[in-house]
Amino acid sequence: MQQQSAIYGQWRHVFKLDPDREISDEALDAICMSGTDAIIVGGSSGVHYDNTVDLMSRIRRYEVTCALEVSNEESAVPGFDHYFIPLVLNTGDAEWIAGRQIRALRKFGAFIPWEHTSAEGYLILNPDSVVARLTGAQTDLDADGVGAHVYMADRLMRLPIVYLEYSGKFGDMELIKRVGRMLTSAQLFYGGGIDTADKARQAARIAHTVIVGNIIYDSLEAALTTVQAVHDIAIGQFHE
Ligand SMILES: CC(C)=CCC/C(C)=C/CC/C(C)=C/CC/C(C)=C/CC/C(C)=C/CC/C(C)=C/CC/C(C)=C/COP(=O)(O)OP(=O)(O)O
Ligand SMILES: O=P(O)(O)OC[C@@H](O)CO
Ligand SMILES: [Mg+2]
Repeated sequence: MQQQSAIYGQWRHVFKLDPDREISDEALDAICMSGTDAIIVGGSSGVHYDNTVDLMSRIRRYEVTCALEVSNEESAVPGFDHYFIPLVLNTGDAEWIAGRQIRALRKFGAFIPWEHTSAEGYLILNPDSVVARLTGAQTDLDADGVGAHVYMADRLMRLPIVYLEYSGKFGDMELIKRVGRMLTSAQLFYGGGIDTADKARQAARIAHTVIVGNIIYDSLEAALTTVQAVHDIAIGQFHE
């Protein structure tokens, strides 16, 4: 696996903030000053232009890098450092693979800052998550099924990012390790259920980039411990 030269290429720890959830100025200050490598703004529901602009402008008071993971047309807000466009690979519903994205490209194509925009090949693996239900994700994949999706993303489609998404649940680290070893060029993002420094360390040993979301809203203190935990693990420990 190789690191990319894109802005996100060296990101080890990322906080994901949801425009549809409230966060106090104090908590946002702690997140932005935490030493995280970046903040991704995104969520699977209730995200629209106004709450996205509002959150972006609050984050922009700080120097931290801030990207938008665009989950619908309405929330395509200019002014972010980078844009991520999710493609859900493990759904039978083409709407979430390319349907909605194509419609958005018809509308925004000419205005997209392409050098600052990247596709993410999502594999959604927690059947109980909002995003799994929303997209009709086929989460009951065995290791070979996951592997086939990873070949599709990394080898056939040559997507720059493979995102293993367990939103709300800590994932199967053995499976993720196996995915990490399969990748030839994509960067591995892992997100889901990280609510302690120990889980953050486990994920950091096998993913390039570790994404921490919900715990920010449940225990800010626990969320903040994940930053150092991830940064303590060198990326080179990957192949162990
Ligand atoms: C000048 C200007 C306007 C700049 C912007 C230009 C730009 C980059 C435009 C975007 C163009 C474009 C192609 C947009 C695509 C829009 C689109 C419809 C994408 C579809 C994305 C998609 C597949 C969404 C499904 C849901 C999903 C995968 C969301 C990703 C985020 C995620 C998984 C969040 C987790 O959800 P959460 O809410 O945290 O869930 P829990 O409840 O479990 O916590
Ligand atoms: O919210 P959690 O479970 O930390 O997951 C992070 C992120 O992968 C969600 O898209
Ligand atoms: Mg969430």
